[in-house]
Amino acid sequence: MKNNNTLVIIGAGGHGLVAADCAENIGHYNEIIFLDDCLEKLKDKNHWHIAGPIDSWVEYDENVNFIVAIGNNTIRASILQQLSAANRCLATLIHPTAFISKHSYIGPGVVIFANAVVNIGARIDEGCIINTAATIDHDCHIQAYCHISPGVNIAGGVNVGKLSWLGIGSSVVEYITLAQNTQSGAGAVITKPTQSNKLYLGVPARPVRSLI
Ligand SMILES: CC(=O)SCCNC(=O)CCNC(=O)[C@H](O)C(C)(C)COP(=O)(O)OP(=O)(O)OC[C@H]1O[C@@H](n2cnc3c(N)ncnc32)[C@H](O)[C@@H]1OP(=O)(O)O
Repeated sequence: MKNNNTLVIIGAGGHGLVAADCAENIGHYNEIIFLDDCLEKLKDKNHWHIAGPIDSWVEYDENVNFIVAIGNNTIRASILQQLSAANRCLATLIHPTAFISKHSYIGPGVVIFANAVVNIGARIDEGCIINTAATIDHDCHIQAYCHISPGVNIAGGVNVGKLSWLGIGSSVVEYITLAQNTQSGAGAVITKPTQSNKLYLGVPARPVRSLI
């Protein structure tokens, strides 16, 4: 029977597996189901299975909890918006080793993985990924559908525009605004406000190409 201890994870790639592992560590869910268009993906891999393609989410009612575990921000946003419009329940996964200030806000559909930190006054909007050991310092605002990759450090008071992807190990100095769909490459250090839809690389980070 599907109930509010059932977690449906859309996307069975590496990110989906980390999300499932996180959910197991949280301990609240007694059933974890994957949906993915590649039905063979988890074959011989572990104890989870894929119950159907992505669009079979319509068969699961308002009593189950959904996580969209797709790294692509635009695709994740689109599916989350469909789920919300259909009144489905978006789960929030926070690994037990993450530190989350009780004076922060974590939106629906957010995942926060092991050893991440979200400090006082921070706001993480719907559908963001705060990946392993990323730190979001005081008073930051991470707008909807961002991916903050493993090991990213964001100093205090930074505003990250929606759909942004900060690459592994990159960092952002305090009190600047990153425009919508900012992307930083691995190891970049962002020291100035960014323009929307641009990829930034290097130390200090410079815009290298447009993303649209
Ligand atoms: C749990 C998880 O796994 S979450 C996923 C985390 N993954 C990440 O954060 C990945 C971040 N991705 C990157 O940094 C990528 O290198 C990108 C997106 C910046 C560029 O990728 P591509 O467009 O495929 O570029 P490509 O690899 O062809 O490199 C193009 C040039 O940029 C350089 N370059 C690539 N990445 C970087 C970087 N982070 N910093 C500086 N230069 C870089 C390359 O050396 C190459 O230079 P060259 O032309 O002089 O040889």
